[in-house]
Amino acid sequence: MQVPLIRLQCGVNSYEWGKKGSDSAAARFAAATPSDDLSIQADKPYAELWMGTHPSNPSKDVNTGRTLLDLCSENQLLLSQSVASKYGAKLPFLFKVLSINKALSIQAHPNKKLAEQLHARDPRNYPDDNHKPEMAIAITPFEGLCGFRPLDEIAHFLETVKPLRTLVGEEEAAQFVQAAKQEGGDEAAKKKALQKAFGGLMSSPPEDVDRETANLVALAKSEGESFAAGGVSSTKGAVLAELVTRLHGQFGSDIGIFVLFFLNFVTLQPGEALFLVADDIHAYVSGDIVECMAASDNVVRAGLTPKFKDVSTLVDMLTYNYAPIDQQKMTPTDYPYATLNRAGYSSGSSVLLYDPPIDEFSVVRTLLRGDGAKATFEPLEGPSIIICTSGKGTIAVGPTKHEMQEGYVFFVGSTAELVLESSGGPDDEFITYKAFCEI
Ligand SMILES: NNC(=O)[C@@H](O)[C@H](O)[C@H](O)COP(=O)(O)O
Ligand SMILES: [Zn+2]
Repeated sequence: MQVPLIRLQCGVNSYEWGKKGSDSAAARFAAATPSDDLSIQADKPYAELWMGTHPSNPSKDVNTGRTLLDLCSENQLLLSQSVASKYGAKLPFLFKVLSINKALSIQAHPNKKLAEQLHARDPRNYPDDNHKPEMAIAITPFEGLCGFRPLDEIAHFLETVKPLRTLVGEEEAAQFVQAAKQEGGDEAAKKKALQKAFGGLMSSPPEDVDRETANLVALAKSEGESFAAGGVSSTKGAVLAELVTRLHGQFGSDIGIFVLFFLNFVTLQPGEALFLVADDIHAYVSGDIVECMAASDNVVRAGLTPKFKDVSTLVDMLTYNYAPIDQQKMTPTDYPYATLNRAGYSSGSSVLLYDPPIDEFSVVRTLLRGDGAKATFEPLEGPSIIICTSGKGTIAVGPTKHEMQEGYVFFVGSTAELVLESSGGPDDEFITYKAFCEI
């Protein structure tokens, strides 16, 4: 049976935080595939390119216009029997490109049990019953807030940033600082103290948030690098002062600005990645990323957004894990099931695997440098979606071969032996990201 290689037309969502017009990689990538319902408008934000079968924005076969969801429903072998029997006739993952101009919401994604409850209770705001663990890989330099800081850092900010302490409450702040500074101590009690302090912040009355935001911004502007007593080793005062003024410029008075002091501020260079389990709090701030997640669109939001906020659900659902950011970053490894040809080896090409601790997906990033560099992949017992984010080359499955350029997206059915080859100049880089599920 001919294993299909299907070129996809993918939809792009225009959330407010997206980069505008062709500045947005999501818009450029969507526009790379001709379609009569997309013309990029210069002043419109384009946030997310969706690649997959999620019904909120299903990708289509460019030749027939049929959705990938329909094609997989009709022929489950595209997914492989094992994937289809575990996840049903759809892709277990949703693959995206995000192009971030303004901060995303302070958010977390529910675990499976909570997702079922939220979807049953409020299907409009929680469109499916699935969990949404997610991984982000930086295409350009990326900034994000991700997971709670080590407790001593939060204690430092509660002691040195008066507007923050005022919103949390003097008594609650003092209790937290005492719990945080206890050597060793009961982990559960520390998480409870963190939840109490964070919950106190998030339940601040709007008039207090307005007043203390003005005080915070004034301090950030006047104190500069000595802001927050110079900050902490992971986030210096000057960086915090700039972030406070930037987020205030983007959202005005917003409780989300104060969440900066509770969450790790992380920067990723291209190719670096982070992984978030369900119920981990985060907010992406800037940059272009490839993102892969379990197939869900459930987002619980609590700040930095004009969208529906569900603060009490967020405060109740969080894991209150806290750790230095390096524990959230992912380190890719050489992908063992692909072979580079001589041209690929000699030009320093690479095939890297990003393999998070969940079953729904992994991602392979292939960088082929110079003309004729080639990577041959062993057949997978499962489906893949592959996008080219820069350069040009070809993609082949058996006798079927297509050219690939920036923004081209293909679905690769199960048991395909895939070959990628660069067709650029000696210094050109043909970069693709492939999300896949194999059981
Ligand atoms: N962390 N990234 C994600 O979860 C994306 O896949 C979501 O689609 C975005 O968070 C949605 O962001 P807003 O709700 O518009 O603020
Ligand atoms: Zn998220």
